Amino acid sequence: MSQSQASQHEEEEEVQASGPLLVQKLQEAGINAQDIKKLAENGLHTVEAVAYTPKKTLMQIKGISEQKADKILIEAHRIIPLGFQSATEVHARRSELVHITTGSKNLDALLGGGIETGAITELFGEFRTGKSQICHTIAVTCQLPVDMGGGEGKCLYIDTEGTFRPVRLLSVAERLGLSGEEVLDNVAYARAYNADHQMSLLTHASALMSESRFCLLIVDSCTALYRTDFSGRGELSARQAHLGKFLRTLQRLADEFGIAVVMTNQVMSNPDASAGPYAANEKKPVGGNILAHASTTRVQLKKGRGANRQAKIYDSPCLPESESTFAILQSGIGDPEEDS
Ligand SMILES: Nc1ncnc2c1ncn2[C@@H]1O[C@H](COP(=O)(O)OP(=O)(O)OP(=O)(O)O)[C@@H](O)[C@H]1O
Repeated sequence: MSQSQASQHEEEEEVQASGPLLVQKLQEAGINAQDIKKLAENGLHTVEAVAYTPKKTLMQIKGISEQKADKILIEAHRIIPLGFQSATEVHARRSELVHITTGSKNLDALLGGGIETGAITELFGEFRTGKSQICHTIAVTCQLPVDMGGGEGKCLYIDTEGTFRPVRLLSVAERLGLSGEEVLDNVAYARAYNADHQMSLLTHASALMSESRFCLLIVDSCTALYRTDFSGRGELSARQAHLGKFLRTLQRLADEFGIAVVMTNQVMSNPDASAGPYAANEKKPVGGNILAHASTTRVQLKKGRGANRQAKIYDSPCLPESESTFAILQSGIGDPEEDS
C-alpha cells in the first residue's frame, strides 16, 4: 500500500471511529449487500441516514419492498436508537458542540461562539452585505484546529451564482498562516445550474462526507435558482415543495454528519409591511415559512459605513435578538478597525 493510500485508509478509519457509521455496517445485521448498494446509490451512505428516513421514502427505492424497508429500519434503529434521553445527556452533548469562527470576534459573540455545527445558519441580506465574504472566510477557518476556532474538517461549497473566488480563500489562509495549497485542496466546490442539480449535489455531498471528515457545507445562495426556475404564483407551491425537500436534506446532513450548514438567502421587498415580524420598508428574506422553519439561526446582514456591516440575530432557539458590527477586510471577515 502506498503512503498516500495508507494515509487515506487511516483517515477513513478515523472517520469510522469518531463519525457516522457507514451504511455497509448494516450487512453485519443481515441486510444483503445488493440492498445496501441501493441505499447508498440513493444518497443514504450512513446508518444514521437510513435510521432518519421515513419508511415511505425507503419504499420509493427500486427493489426495496415494504417488508425489506421494515427489516432495514428495524436494524438501523437497533444501531442508532431514536428514543428519549435525559436533558442532562442533551446538555452534555450540546456543551461539547463545536463552533466555527467567522473571523470576527464581534460576530462570533453574537452567534454564541461562532457558527454552530449540527445546525443550519441562514445569512440573509441585500447584495454587498457580506454574505459571500463570510462564506469564503469560514470555508478556511473551519479547517483550523478546534482550539483555534475551527472544526478540523473540510468544507463543501455549493455555488449557485458563480461568485466563488479561490483567491479570497488564499487571502484568509495567509492571514491565518495556513498553506494556501492545502486550504484549497480541502474545499470541495460545485457550481449548481438549476434547482434539480442543486438537490442532486446533496447526494454527492453525502457520499463525500462519508469518505472523509467534513465539518461545513455552504450553499451560496440557497434560493437564487428557485427564483429563476419557478416563476409566478402558479408555480409557487411546486417551488416551496422542492425547496422544502432540499432543506430537509440539508437538515438530515447536519444531523447525520454533525456538520455546520450555512446558507445565504436573498431579500425581497415586503408587499405587506404591516404584517409579520418585518418592520415597514424592511425587505424580507425569500423562501417564506418553509425556509424560516428550516433555519436554526437566522442572521440579517446590513450595510454599514465603509467596510463595516451590521449583523442581527433574527431568529434563534437560544440567542437574544441583538446586533453587532463586523468588517469585510482584504484578509476576509474581521472586526471594525477600532475594535481589533
Ligand atoms: N478583497 C476584498 N477586500 C475587501 N473587501 C472586499 C474584497 N472583496 C470583496 N469585498 C467587498 O465585499 C462586498 C461584497 O460582499 P459579498 O460578495 O459577500 O456580497 P453578498 O452579500 O454576497 O452580495 P450578493 O447578494 O450580491 O452576492 C463588497 O462591498 C466588496 O467591496
